[in-house]
Amino acid sequence: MSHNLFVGCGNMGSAMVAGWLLANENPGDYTALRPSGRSVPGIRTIQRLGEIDRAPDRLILGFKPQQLRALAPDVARWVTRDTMIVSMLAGADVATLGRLFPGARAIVRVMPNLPVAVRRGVLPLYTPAHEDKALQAELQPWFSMLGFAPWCASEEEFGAIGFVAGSTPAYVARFIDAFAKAGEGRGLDPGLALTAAREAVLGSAWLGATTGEPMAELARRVTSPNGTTEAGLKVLDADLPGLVDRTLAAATRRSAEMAAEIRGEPLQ
Ligand SMILES: NC(=O)C1=CN([C@@H]2O[C@H](COP(=O)(O)OP(=O)(O)OC[C@H]3O[C@@H](n4cnc5c(N)ncnc54)[C@H](O)[C@@H]3O)[C@@H](O)[C@H]2O)C=CC1
Ligand SMILES: O=C(O)[C@@H]1CCC=N1
Repeated sequence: MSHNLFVGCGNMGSAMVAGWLLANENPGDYTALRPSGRSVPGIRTIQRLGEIDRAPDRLILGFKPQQLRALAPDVARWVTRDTMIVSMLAGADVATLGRLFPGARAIVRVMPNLPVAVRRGVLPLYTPAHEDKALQAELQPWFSMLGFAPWCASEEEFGAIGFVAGSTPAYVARFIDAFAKAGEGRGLDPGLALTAAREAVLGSAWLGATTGEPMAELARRVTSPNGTTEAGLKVLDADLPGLVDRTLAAATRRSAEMAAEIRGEPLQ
């Protein structure tokens, strides 16, 4: 069995651990390094790398991207030709990771989103070792336990899917809250408004995923000619596409800035 060591296991690392444990993975195959010592539910938690009891087969980088250059030398001492580096760090490209961990068996990037905790995540994958089908075959079932885990043909494609899905739980949470607040503004009990908005978003996404129909068709089936939805969509459609585009553009710009920071380049 592979030993999977998280170096840094906060919001995202513990969401992944929760998903794997939900999929009946063996807790003994997982270790989390957390300097705070706060335990990650269900698995062994250590405070220093020196406490590991066996070499990691997969070393999962789960700290903040800004810490990469400071932490890499210490982490690299545990990397052998058999160790795979799995990085979830936003903005840390494979060229930088390859320079910091030159002896690793492989470098794999993953950009998970929070619903991995309930095995409904989106987690694009990228490795420069495209031709290494054995590597991909080894990792695919492991990552697929957490949700939709497509291999990307290029790091650009990986970045783009990451921007669509990685932060989306935060965007959707805002969207649901906005509907709930609008309901409250119309006199609804806050709890009732939130549950109604959340279930409506969940049910709509579920329906779309079940039927596989285009989203435009799903919307058409809701929209009676000259009805209430049509009146609402006229307002939403005027702003939403531009708003989403500007949202992703801001995240993309920040990712490029973080990548430059990680490489040690001066900010533009
Ligand atoms: N939160 C999210 O939805 C997503 C996060 N990510 C990436 O995941 C990474 C972690 O993000 P979060 O979990 O949100 O942050 P977080 O702040 O919740 O977790 C970071 C973890 O790093 C640990 N840490 C701090 N100093 C350390 C050290 N010296 N050695 C080892 N571990 C140390 C902290 O104790 C903490 O557990 C980031 O690189 C981020 O880009 C990627 C996709 C989505
Ligand atoms: O905000 C961040 O930097 C991370 C990367 C994608 C989602 N959260």
